[in-house]
Amino acid sequence: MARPLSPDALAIDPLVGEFDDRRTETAYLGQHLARTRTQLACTLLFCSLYFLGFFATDVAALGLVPETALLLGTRLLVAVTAGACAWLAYRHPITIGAARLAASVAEVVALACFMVIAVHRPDEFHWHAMSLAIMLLVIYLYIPNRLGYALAIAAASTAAFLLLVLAVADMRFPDMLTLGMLLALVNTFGALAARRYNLVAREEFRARVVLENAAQRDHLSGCYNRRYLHEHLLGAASPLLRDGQPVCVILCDIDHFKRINDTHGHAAGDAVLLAFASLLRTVARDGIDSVVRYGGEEFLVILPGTGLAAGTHLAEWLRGRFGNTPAYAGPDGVPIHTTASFGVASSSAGSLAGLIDAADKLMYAAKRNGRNRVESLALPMPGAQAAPLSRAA
Ligand SMILES: Nc1nc2c(ncn2[C@@H]2O[C@H](COP(=O)(O)OP(=O)(O)OP(=O)(O)O)[C@@H](O)[C@H]2O)c(=O)[nH]1
Repeated sequence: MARPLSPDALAIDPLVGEFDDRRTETAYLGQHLARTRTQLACTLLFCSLYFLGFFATDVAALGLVPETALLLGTRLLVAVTAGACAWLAYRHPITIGAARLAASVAEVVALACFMVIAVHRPDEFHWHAMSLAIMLLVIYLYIPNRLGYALAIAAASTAAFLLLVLAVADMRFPDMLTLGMLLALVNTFGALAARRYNLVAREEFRARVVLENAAQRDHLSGCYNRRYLHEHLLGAASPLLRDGQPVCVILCDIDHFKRINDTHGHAAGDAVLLAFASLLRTVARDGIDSVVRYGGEEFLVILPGTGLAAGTHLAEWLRGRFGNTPAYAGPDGVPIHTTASFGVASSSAGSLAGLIDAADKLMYAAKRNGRNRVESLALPMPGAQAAPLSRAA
């Protein structure tokens, strides 16, 4: 079960428009991977066809001479590289890193070949500058890649092109200056537009995560709510139980909680609730266990792959820790001592709903038997006898 993204990890780097948190960025990219693949494949395919199509201009400029064959070779190299990258992106399950590598390789090969062609057609650097400007816009806006990589590739190719202009082109200084300014302009607005696109897309993703969190989590404790339990967790446990793997459920309830509210006030009650929820969340394994606020002061811990002995041991540890650690309430930090009762049920068959029901009954048994207790029970496999295990505080 993948750990949902925390709203705390949703800060966006304003410079490049990517999430600061690597896990969040990977989740965002993973969610868009199918679209990225298609976009990359289509763009590379169009680019390779156009690059090849522009061979007509080589023939028109140079005629059919041996040099034209060399230019055809470079154009074919670009078409084959970009086509292969497009095919790889489209046909194979591709990772984010591989998609970026394919994009960068195609870009670098195309730009290098473009420079070779420019050198062999030295009288047309005005046109070459226009072609480069269009290629740079494609790199910034159409080929999905990290902004940092796109910027590095675009800046390096612009610098190489300007060196070629100085070395090869017979160009007046005002023309060179204009050309340089135009390429600087294209790079600036290309990078700004790519950054803006990144920001808009990630802000949309962030808004969705925040909304999902609000719908799935309890505002006070940060634990999952009942809706999440019913919509996700009940179903997620079914395959485990079907495969005969153990699932353990701990249902716990703070003892005499009403008294805390009545004696110290609701804000103090909230502080106790938060302390209890935080304790439960610290023991939950990342991406495996789930903590649900089941009722007012009642919480559910779901432990996939955990048997009764380990679950009971954990509940005992929680009981001892909570009973021995006061919660501090109010600005003066008034210590409030309290305890909790626990029902632990485990099974390798049946349903999670059945396990929760059993844990609920055990928790009420712990209340009846004096509170500050753990009661546990292994639910029988179909056709077997129940094996009760009762633990007293
Ligand atoms: N402060 C606060 N109190 C809550 C919240 N949700 C429920 N409660 C209170 O929790 C109390 C639950 O009381 P009871 O169900 O009588 O249980 P109890 O006093 O803990 O007694 P036992 O469970 O039998 O040990 C009620 O007074 C509710 O108002 C909450 O979010 N914050």
